[in-house]
Amino acid sequence: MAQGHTLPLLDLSKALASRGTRVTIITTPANAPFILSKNSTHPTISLSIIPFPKVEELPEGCENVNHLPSPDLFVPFINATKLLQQPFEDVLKELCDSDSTTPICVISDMFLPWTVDSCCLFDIPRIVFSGMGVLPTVIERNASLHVPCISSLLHSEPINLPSVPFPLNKTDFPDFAWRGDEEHPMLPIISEIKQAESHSWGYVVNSFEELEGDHVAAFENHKETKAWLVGPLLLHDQSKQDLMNSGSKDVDQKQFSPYIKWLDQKMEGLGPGNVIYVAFGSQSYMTDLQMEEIALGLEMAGQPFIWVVRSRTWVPPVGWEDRVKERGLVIRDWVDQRGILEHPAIGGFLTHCGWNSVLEGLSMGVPLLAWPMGAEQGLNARYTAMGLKAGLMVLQERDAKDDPMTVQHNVICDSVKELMRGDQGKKARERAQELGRKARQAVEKGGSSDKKLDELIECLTLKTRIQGRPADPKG
Ligand SMILES: O=c1ccn([C@@H]2O[C@H](COP(=O)(O)OP(=O)(O)O[C@H]3O[C@H](CO)[C@@H](O)[C@H](O)[C@H]3O)[C@@H](O)[C@H]2O)c(=O)[nH]1
Repeated sequence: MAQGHTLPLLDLSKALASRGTRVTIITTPANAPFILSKNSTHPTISLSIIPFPKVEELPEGCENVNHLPSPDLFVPFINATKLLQQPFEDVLKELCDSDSTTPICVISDMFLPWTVDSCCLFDIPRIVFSGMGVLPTVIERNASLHVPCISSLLHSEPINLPSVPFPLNKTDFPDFAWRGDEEHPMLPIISEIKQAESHSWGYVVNSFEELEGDHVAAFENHKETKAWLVGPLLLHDQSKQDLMNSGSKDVDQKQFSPYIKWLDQKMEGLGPGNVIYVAFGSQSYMTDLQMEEIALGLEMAGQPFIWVVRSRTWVPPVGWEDRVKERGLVIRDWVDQRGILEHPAIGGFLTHCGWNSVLEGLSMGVPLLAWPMGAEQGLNARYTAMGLKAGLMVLQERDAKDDPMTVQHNVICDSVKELMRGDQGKKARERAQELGRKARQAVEKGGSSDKKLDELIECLTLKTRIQGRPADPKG
């Protein structure tokens, strides 16, 4: 129940449905409209809506991480989702009661570890989806094996891990992993997630063999289960093509959305690759001071930009909007990020490096300016910039407590200029374009991810027919 997890799972649903598999998406009332809006063309995908529990800590109607007024409510939110277990099992029972709808598997987000018990109850294999890449997952594991006391390291001390071809800092890891706070409220949740994973049948990963195939063995070893690399999931989406063919209004709306029109104009006036897209996913929180520095940095860089602003409190400095109006577009709404990234006017992406944003940027051949803000984004950022060499990093200093300090406008300006106009940016762009070509090949007919998805369905269905239920892929 977070857009960064829902979107790739919807892509996966569509990819499964286009192969003739029936998909039931189980969700809650406030999440249903978004899912329906993204899923109008697949008759074999249905929605089953179960009520979200009422809990004191959460505001009324808050059923998605993106609705949380503060990151402090993340743990109460995750705990509230545990109360979905009974209605979830009622849906499974209903599906199992009819021979024609008995599920061949449950694909569950990792943040719903209790689904492993429900799957056990109905003897259905559970497949986990975490939304993360292969190498960032392996790095997290390796760090706990090879660096037992990560919290005692200095922020500046490099961490070199076996089979990771670039050095890391402790602050690249999620903060519950390096703060050394044994009371951190995320720790029990992480422990439940890990336990549930080790009892699951398999893992679907939004990545592809050509990008991360070398790390799959380590991933499987760590997760004690088989991994199926079936991404980039966004590229499987045939519905856009279907819409084009059907002449649907959705396509017209996309073509005429104001920001696409704006990009068309920039393309006409300046040619391709001149606009930087600035967006930090669906969950990042930023201070108003930091917003101001970004505004000034973008102005100073002199590069055309589209900036998606999630803050409800930030107002631009007086006169700023007037000064940038010819070359900057600020959007305070949900955008079609993929539509923006695939527009030829876009030449760079200033991103927090959520794994979806990384994959979306690379799939479209757009180099990244990496500015991680939490979770595993520090690992994704270093991996993209130093491992894949398809991006650059924004230099962020830390204070005495290792908390991130406000990044100043001159740093933002210099980073944007280097990505868009410098030699390093040029190399990163070439590399992103090469990875984009490989990504598209992976999902084409006969590509590595296309074959993996077929294999996954075949494995689940054939074994179900022969043995009554899927065989253990570990066996
Ligand atoms: O206006 C918007 C804002 C976002 N998006 C989409 O929303 C998704 C955001 O996902 P991501 O870039 O991964 O960022 P988060 O929402 O922050 O994702 C969470 O989930 C990811 C996958 O597990 C993790 O890698 C991140 O660290 C975690 O914060 C992407 O598909 C974007 O295209 C839009 O389409 N329009």
